[in-house]
Amino acid sequence: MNSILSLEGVSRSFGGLMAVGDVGFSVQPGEIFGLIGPNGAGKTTLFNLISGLTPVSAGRISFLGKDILGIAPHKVAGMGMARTFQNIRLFSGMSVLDNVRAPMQTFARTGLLSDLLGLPASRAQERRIRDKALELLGLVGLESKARDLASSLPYGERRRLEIARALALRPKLLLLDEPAAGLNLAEKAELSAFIRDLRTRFDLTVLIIEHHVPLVMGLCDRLAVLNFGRLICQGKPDEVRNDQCVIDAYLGDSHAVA
Ligand SMILES: Nc1ncnc2c1ncn2[C@@H]1O[C@H](COP(=O)(O)OP(=O)(O)OP(=O)(O)O)[C@@H](O)[C@H]1O
Repeated sequence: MNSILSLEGVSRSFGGLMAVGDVGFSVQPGEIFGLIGPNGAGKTTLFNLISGLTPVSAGRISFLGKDILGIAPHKVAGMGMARTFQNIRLFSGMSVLDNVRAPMQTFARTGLLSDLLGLPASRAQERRIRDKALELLGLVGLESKARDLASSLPYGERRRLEIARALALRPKLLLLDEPAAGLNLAEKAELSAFIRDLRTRFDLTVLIIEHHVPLVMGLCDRLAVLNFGRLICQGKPDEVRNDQCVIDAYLGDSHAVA
């Protein structure tokens, strides 16, 4: 099977610090693939390299069989890669609905002139976008809050809104950077079921960074483990759980990866 995302020898240094060094792995279509590792291991840097926000120092990254190095992040997004951020990035001064609508409008193909004049084709498109945005909000349980300001949402709901906004781009690959951060245990379990449901519903592939090890072990088909920027192990959850390098990386605490 052709992989949807493939990394070969990917490295990135910041001055003298090697944040990511010679990392390679492939993600297959439909997989939920986890990226774990201790603090500062290079996980978010790797997401930034994959989504084009940070240029690589060396290596190759291909998405859907195309080399994406040097392609601007919005173009990579347009190819079908969407992401969320560790520090939630919403348009906080905009409504919940507009947060989901904005990326859809960006990708909608209407002539600027007909938009400005409010011509019928454009109005019909606006309606379709609004309906689709409301549908996505319904999916994440936020339809009743469509008119609220994004900044007024509690933390867990802001995380869900970020996911709805990412889905608005109709991605093939969804990158989730610590989506369970700040959630309680019940919310984490809910999120896990939600991500599985999203995969099926949208025919998605998911790459997820997560610190909560029980969540990733239960959720992911395969995992890659980073430590000091290096890939120290990859495989199915059971293989990773029993890998001595992984146990050592988590300070020798076998319970941390149990
Ligand atoms: N823009 C930057 N400039 C300099 N150093 C950076 C930059 N971005 C990341 N780093 C460094 O690269 C290393 C990897 O950081 P990164 O945020 O990718 O790790 P992480 O695994 O995502 O950590 P965490 O789990 O704490 O979020 C860290 O030592 C960090 O300080």
